[in-house]
Order: sequence, then structure tokens, then C-alpha cells
Amino acid sequence: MTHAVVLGAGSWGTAFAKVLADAGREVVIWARRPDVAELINKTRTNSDYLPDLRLPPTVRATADPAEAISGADLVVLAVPSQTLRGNLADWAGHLEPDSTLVSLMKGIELGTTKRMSEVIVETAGVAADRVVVVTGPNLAPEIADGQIAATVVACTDMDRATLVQSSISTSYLRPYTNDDVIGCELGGAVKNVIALAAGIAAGMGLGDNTRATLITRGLAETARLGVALGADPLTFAGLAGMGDLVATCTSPLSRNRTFGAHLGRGETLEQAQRATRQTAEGVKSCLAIRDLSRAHGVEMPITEQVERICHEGADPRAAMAALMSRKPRPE
Ligand SMILES: NC(=O)C1=CN([C@@H]2O[C@H](COP(=O)(O)OP(=O)(O)OC[C@H]3O[C@@H](n4cnc5c(N)ncnc54)[C@H](O)[C@@H]3O)[C@@H](O)[C@H]2O)C=CC1
Ligand SMILES: O=C(CO)COP(=O)(O)O
Repeated sequence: MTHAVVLGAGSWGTAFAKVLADAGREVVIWARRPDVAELINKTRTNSDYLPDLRLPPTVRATADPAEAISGADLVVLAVPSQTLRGNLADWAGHLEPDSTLVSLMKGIELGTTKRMSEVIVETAGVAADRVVVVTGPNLAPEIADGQIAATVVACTDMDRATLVQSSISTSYLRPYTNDDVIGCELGGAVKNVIALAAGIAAGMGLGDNTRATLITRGLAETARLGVALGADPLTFAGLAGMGDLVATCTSPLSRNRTFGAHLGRGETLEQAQRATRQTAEGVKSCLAIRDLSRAHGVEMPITEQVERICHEGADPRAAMAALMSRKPRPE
């Protein structure tokens, strides 16, 4: 009997394991720390990340990747974007032939400016049509709590997308298939940077007009980059675009938005990092997205300013002023 493996026992990996189990799959979670695997097996909880979640009995955990991966037909990757390449290089030898690789990551790789599915294809040596991206407005604590949401399952092979769709369909999560992998991945990665901007604005005491402006103009720059990279512009009006952007820019549960709020209150990057523990992907991805946009001659003014605040010590007020003093142009 095959099982699904979730590699990464953080917030989303753990909540996603519950989704798979609720949809009827046997699930093995790989945790980096043996004590986390032991805690999950003994108490059905992962209290560091999702203290209120109780995992179903069809989920078990291990810290041994070979044991977790062998026999799995569905391999879900839920580690930070910037460690994926190194992690997968260690794991690739254990993959079953023709298993489906599911990416939950929302980031762009530093240095290479590659999307996560590209990193997976390259590192695992698998065909692109074996890689499925799951992305949408899916804040882990709400999904873990069984609150209703929808998501997108993107793959160039619709049969594989449909297979993953049925593996994660539950009474509270409604997955839609999509064949625009580029657009879906960009929507997920760039919204983290725009959520940082929304958090920075909130931390500065700016209100709802500012947030709506950042969401809307953030979506415009995401779509501009997407089109330059071959995405379908309509994707950005969907769950992987607007949907995720709204959830992340408005929710206090978002780690990116929360991180931004620390910066907006005048803290340094190091102070914000000390105050927040979980992965805020936009902090690193903003550099890679900025590089990607410049390489393709696409203007991304919000991303540029977020990068300046995060990595060049720019003052949030000066960054906002720079955005407002740009040359007037039609919408
Ligand atoms: N948390 C959420 O609500 C959602 C997160 N995502 C995405 O899922 C991905 C994973 O994020 P989360 O689970 O939320 O992050 P997290 O910070 O909650 O957990 C990350 C996990 O990766 C592990 N990890 C850290 N460094 C590692 C390394 N070098 N090697 C292997 N494992 C390492 C940590 O121990 C932890 O278990 C991110 O790309 C995030 O953008 C996507 C949708 C929702
Ligand atoms: O991707 C997410 C919701 O869809 C989670 O956002 P954060 O990583 O900012 O918490």
C-alpha cells in the first residue's frame, strides 16, 4: 500500500498532512528534529507550530527521510524555499519511479532566480510533468482548524493535477486544477513580498486605503512579471493571485505581514528576525524577484522598495515617499 509523505514538519507541512489524512490518505511526515517526530507520534500534536491541532491516527512521523520516502506515491515538499535544493539533493535517491512531487513552497531561489518547480526538476532529475504546485489563500492555522478555503493544484499534466486534487479534497478545502504552473508559482512567491509591504505600511500606522493600494498595485507588478515569463495574466485574478494576496496582506496570521509590521515600526532586519520565528519567505525572495524583474526589464517598484528596506537599511518612510514620487502614468 502506498502512502503520501510530507517532507517538512513546520506549519504548512503539518496542516497539509492533516488535509491529506482527512481526504483518506495514509501520511508519513518527515521532521528534521527527531524530538518533533516523537512528539507527533506520541501526542498527535506539533505544539511549536500548531498548538491547537490534533492529527488523525493515519498520520505518523519519522526523522528518517529514506524510511519516509520509500514506497510513497505522493511526495510533498514543505521546507523553506532556500533550503529546498540542498534537502532534495539528499532525498532524490529515495524517490519511487513515477511518484508525484508536490511543491508547497512560495519562494524564488536566491542566486539562480528559479521557481521551486524548476529547482525540483533540476535537483531530483524528474520530468516537469511530475511536479505539481499547490498554492492559494491557505493560512496554515485556519486550514488546520478546518475553516473553509480553496486552493489551486497546478501541473502541466492535467491527469496528475486531478490525482492530487482528489488526494486533498475535503469538506473544508476545495482544490481547483490549473495548467499555468508559472503564474501560480509567481503569484505565491510575489504575494509574500507585497505582504511585507502591507505589514510595513500597517507598522507605520497607515490604514486601509494604503493596504488596498499596495494589494492592487502589487498585483499589477506581479502580473507584469508573470506575463514576461510566459504566465497567463488571468491566473493572477484567481486564487493563486488575488486570493492569496488578499489573505496574506490582511491577516495577522501571515508571517510575512507580521515581519513587515516589525520593520514598519522601525525595527532592523535582525530585530524583526529575533521577534518572529517561522519562515517569512518574502524577506529572501524579494532579492531574487527584484533580480528576476531586472533581468526581464519589468518594473516592480513595490518589490524594489521592500528589498531596499529589508537589505539596504532604507527607512520605510523614505521608501514610501519614493513610491509616491514616481513619474505619473496611466493605470
Ligand atoms: N504556513 C503557511 O500558512 C503556508 C506556508 N506556505 C509555504 O510553505 C513553505 C514552508 O513553510 P512553513 O511550513 O509555513 O514554514 P515553517 O517555518 O513553519 O516550517 C519550516 C520547516 O522547515 C524546517 N526547516 C528549516 N530549515 C530547514 C533545513 N535547512 N532543512 C530542512 N528543513 C528545514 C523547519 O524545521 C520546519 O519544520 C514556505 O515556502 C511557505 O511560504 C504555503 C502556504 C501556507
Ligand atoms: O502563504 C500563506 C497563506 O496562503 C502563508 O503566508 P505567510 O507565509 O506570510 O504566513
